[in-house]
Amino acid sequence: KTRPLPPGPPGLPIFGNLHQLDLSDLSSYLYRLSKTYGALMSLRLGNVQTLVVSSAEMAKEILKTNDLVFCTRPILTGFRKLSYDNKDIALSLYNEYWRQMRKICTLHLFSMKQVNSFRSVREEEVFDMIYKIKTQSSTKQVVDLSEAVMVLTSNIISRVAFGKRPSEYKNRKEGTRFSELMLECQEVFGHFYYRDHFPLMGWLDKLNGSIARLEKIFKDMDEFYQEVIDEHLNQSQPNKRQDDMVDILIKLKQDYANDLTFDHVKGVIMNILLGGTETSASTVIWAMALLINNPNSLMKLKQEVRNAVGNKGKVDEDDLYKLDYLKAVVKEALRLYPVLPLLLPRESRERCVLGGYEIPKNTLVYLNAWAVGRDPKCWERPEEFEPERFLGSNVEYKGVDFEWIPFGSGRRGCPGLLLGATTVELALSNIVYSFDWEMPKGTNVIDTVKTEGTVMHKKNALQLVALVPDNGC
Ligand code: HEM
Repeated sequence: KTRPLPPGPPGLPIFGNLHQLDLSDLSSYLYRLSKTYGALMSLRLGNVQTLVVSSAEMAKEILKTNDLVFCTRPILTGFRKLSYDNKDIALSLYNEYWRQMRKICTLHLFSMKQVNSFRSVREEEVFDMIYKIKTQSSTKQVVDLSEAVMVLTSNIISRVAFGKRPSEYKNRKEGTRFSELMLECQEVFGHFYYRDHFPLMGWLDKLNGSIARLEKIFKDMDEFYQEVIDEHLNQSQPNKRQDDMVDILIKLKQDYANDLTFDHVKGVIMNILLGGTETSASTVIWAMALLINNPNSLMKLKQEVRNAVGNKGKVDEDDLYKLDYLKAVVKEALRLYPVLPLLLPRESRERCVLGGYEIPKNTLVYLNAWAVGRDPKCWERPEEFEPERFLGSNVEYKGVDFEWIPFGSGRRGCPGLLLGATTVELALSNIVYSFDWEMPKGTNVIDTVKTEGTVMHKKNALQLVALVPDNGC
């Protein structure tokens, strides 16, 4: 005898609730809907039974108590194609390959030792960004911080992954192609394919050009990865100081010759590029936007960083452990603006019962981090930006606190969080240390309009005036 499904809005025959979804602002829309239907909410997206989870208590049920039930990913058209038939880590199904690959990559790519080995890359790139902003600030120009930070994280990830900046490719076109490809990939990931929800209507994806576009982007990405791999195999990078991630992946492929193909290597490169670039950039930008709108918090952070660093001229990674308020600001920004607001989708591997409701096998599961970060049972004044709430609290990046899940948790939690969090803290602390920031003339408040894709960006670029402080920091 089965139990009822979790409650949810009534839908139409065939379409279910698909026609009701506001895809332009999905996480907020689902959050509002959860206030009517509860923390476990059922939707039917065409043929696909879907569960939306919106509270810390229920997130814990999924990510801890029943992690083994919910630790696989759904097979979706865009995901599958761009991950070489799920031969990556992030979109791979839960199986022996994923377990081995995740273990190997955690050890060789994402461990603390590995992240520390790229410290000089992060510091050089952050200092370079600050230097460029200083040149602009001497002319009192408005700085496009969104662009500066996006270039920063692309440079860091590109150097960590391939050993050089996107703009250093022999063919000048490669530099621009890199960021264009990232954007196109993001769009294709979030795209709606009919075949994922109505198996008999896949022909519509061909008719409306979605499949041709997906194939084209896949081909472009594949050529790009192949060039990078060939270059590494031919060792044609002069003055290389250390192994980058592609070198490490190629060595791993040689060690595991029978199990790993170049498609696996390309799948993991895709994860590093997409997982590492926009997430960190977007976190820095949301944090800065919130700080500018909350001048007291900005002042506190500025004082903390400048007192700790003095007249050294820059914040380096040895300084970060002293900066508690900085960490609190980053956590508070990620609580209010988790850059992957619905994490990455999961699927139930077997039937289970949650909160007295039936969750059938193969249910598509969205964990709404946007809603969990606003769960009134866990957060007082949830809509307010108050970094102080994290001072002295036990909430850690590792994701064992289910009221704060911007990096996910459990078996599928983000393995790149150390690299991501260090990049964000280093960038933000230097931005605040090196300049006094003001809104451009005529602006009273920074808007917080967001884009909705897999990664949630600030829609309008963050434009600010940077002033070099009197004390000459
Ligand atoms: C501020 C920075 C970052 C944020 C907020 C973030 C967030 C996330 C989230 C929410 C997930 C899904 C977790 C889940 O399903 O439970 C994830 C997965 C993942 N992230 Fe990150 N991430 C960041 C940085 C990075 C970096 C720098 C890398 C690598 C260079 C990375 C690589 C990955 C990978 C490979 C996965 C898939 C894990 C799996 O399915 O086993 N992330 N990340």
